[in-house]
Amino acid sequence: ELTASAANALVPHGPGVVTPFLPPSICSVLELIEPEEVYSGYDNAQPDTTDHLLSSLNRLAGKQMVRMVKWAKVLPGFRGLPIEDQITLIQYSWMCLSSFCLSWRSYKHTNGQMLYFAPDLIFNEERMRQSAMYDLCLGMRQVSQEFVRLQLTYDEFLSMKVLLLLSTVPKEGLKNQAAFEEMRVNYIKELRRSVGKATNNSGQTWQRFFQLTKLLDAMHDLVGNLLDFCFYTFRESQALKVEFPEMLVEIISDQIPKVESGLTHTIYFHKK
Ligand SMILES: Cc1noc(COc2cccc(F)c2F)c1-c1ccc(CNS(=O)(=O)C2(C)CC2)cc1
Repeated sequence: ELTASAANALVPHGPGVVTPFLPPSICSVLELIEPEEVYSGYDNAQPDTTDHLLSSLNRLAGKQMVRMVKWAKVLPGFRGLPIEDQITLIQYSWMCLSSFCLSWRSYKHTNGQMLYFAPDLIFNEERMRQSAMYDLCLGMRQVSQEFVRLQLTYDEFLSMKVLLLLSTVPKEGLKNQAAFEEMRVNYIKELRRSVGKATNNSGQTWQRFFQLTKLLDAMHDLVGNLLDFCFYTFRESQALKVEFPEMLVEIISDQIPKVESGLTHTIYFHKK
């Protein structure tokens, strides 16, 4: 029994047959808006010195940030937030998002063996050591290997990534906290749907949902250490001869005082 409104959503499709017009699913929109992979432009002719590797990572991060902002602006629900909240959420979560995408690329392209920063910038053990970030790289590789163990699906990855964008907020709250919370709940439901698809809605669904939310919580601990390293490198960039592109300088110099004065709050799924 179709209601009047549903009836007019029916699009006549050939003689006598009507096919209901359904809006695109959230996960199909997430797949559509996912940015293309970016090249770092790494100069392999130059020696793998620490400053050359880190400056190349920064140039790559700057390119990724341009695409990340474009992605957020077309992300369902995000544009409905006040512009100040949009800027805050991207500023607080950019390292987390960047790292999560790195884990996905490393999982997809190297089965979690190496860190696939870009098609032309892949870190093996040697480069991890050379980068002065060996432990951080190992931590990122562990996340990537967890994706392998779980055989994370693309739809699970995409909804988890949105949840990371919505996981670090100002302690005093956002301008429109209610709109933020509604968006976050919708993407938790989206993750639940993706997990249901991955487990054929078997009894494993809740166990897998538990595992994936544990993985999201673990990202924050690793990213905290990455940010410490980032802030240190940023402050010493002259002495260390590590270049930062304008896009990163803007974000990092705005983010440092807020993080270091404890104004940010990370939302965890599970108690410590
Ligand atoms: C690009 C890119 N693809 O993933 C990531 C994040 O993940 C990691 C980045 C480095 C080591 C790791 F082990 C990571 F997991 C980036 C990225 C690169 C540079 C910066 C800012 N520069 S920085 O100061 O933090 C630094 C790292 C150059 C020293 C921020 C993100």
